[in-house]
Amino acid sequence: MLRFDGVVIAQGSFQLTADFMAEPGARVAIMGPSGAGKSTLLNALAGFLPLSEGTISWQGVRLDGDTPAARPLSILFQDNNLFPHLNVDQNIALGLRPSLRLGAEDRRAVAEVLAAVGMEGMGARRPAQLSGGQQTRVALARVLLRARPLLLLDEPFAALGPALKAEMLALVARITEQTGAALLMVTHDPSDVQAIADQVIVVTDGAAHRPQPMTETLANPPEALRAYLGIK
Ligand SMILES: Nc1ncnc2c1ncn2[C@@H]1O[C@H](COP(=O)(O)OP(=O)(O)OP(=O)(O)O)[C@@H](O)[C@H]1O
Repeated sequence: MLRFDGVVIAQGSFQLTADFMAEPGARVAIMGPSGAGKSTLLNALAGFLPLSEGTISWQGVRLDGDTPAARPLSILFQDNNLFPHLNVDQNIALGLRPSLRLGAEDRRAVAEVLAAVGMEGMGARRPAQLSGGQQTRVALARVLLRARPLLLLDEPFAALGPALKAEMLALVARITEQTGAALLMVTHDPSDVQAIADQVIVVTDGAAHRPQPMTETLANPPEALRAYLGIK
C-alpha cells in the first residue's frame, strides 16, 4: 500500500495537501487544472521535493526520508530521461548498476529489455542518434529492468503523435503487468487514461484527493475536472 498521511508540500507560496492510499498494482491517473500541483505530488513522492508535514509510506515503511535513488520507484518525465553522454546500453544499465560495472548476466538482462521494447541492436547509439519515440523506448527499457513496485509518469508521451503515444501506453501497460508495479500517471488526455488507468486522483484547490473509480469520475466529473476536460 502506498500511503500519504497528512502530507503538506510547499513550493514558494503554493501548498498542496495529500491524504490517500493506493494499492500495489493500482493504475491511477492524476488529473487536474494546470498549476494545480500534479507534478508537485509526483516530485514529492520521488524525493525531489521535501515534505513540510506528514509522511509517505510504502508497504508500511516510511520512504519520505530516503534519497530519490533509494525509493522503490521509477519516474519518467516528458524530457531528460536519458543521459546524453552515455550510450543506450549504459543508460539502461544504470537502472541495474549505477556504477556501470556490468557482469555477463547484467549484459544479458540489458539486451533482453532492449529487445522487449523493440530496440534490438541499437545499444551502442547515443540518445541524440535516436528519434523521440526511440528515446522513450529506451527510458521504458530501464523502467522494465529496474522493476520497481511504483512507476511514476509525468506526461512522458505528451510530445509524441497519437499512434506512437498509443504504442507507448500499451508498452507501459505491458511493463506494469510484467512487473506488477502500481502506476501513477499525470495526463491531460482522458482517452489515455481510459486505456490504462482504472482510478483517478483529482488534484485541485490545493489538495490531491483520494483515488476514485475512473469510469464514474469521467461520466460525472467534478467541477474542477469539467473545465479541464472541456466539458460545460
Ligand atoms: N520552483 C517553484 N517555486 C515556486 N512555485 C512553484 C515552483 N514550481 C512550481 N510552482 C508552483 O506550484 C504550483 C504547482 O505546480 P505543478 O507543476 O505541480 O502543477 P501541475 O498541476 O503539474 O501543472 P501543469 O498541468 O501545468 O504541468 C503552480 O502554481 C506553480 O506555479
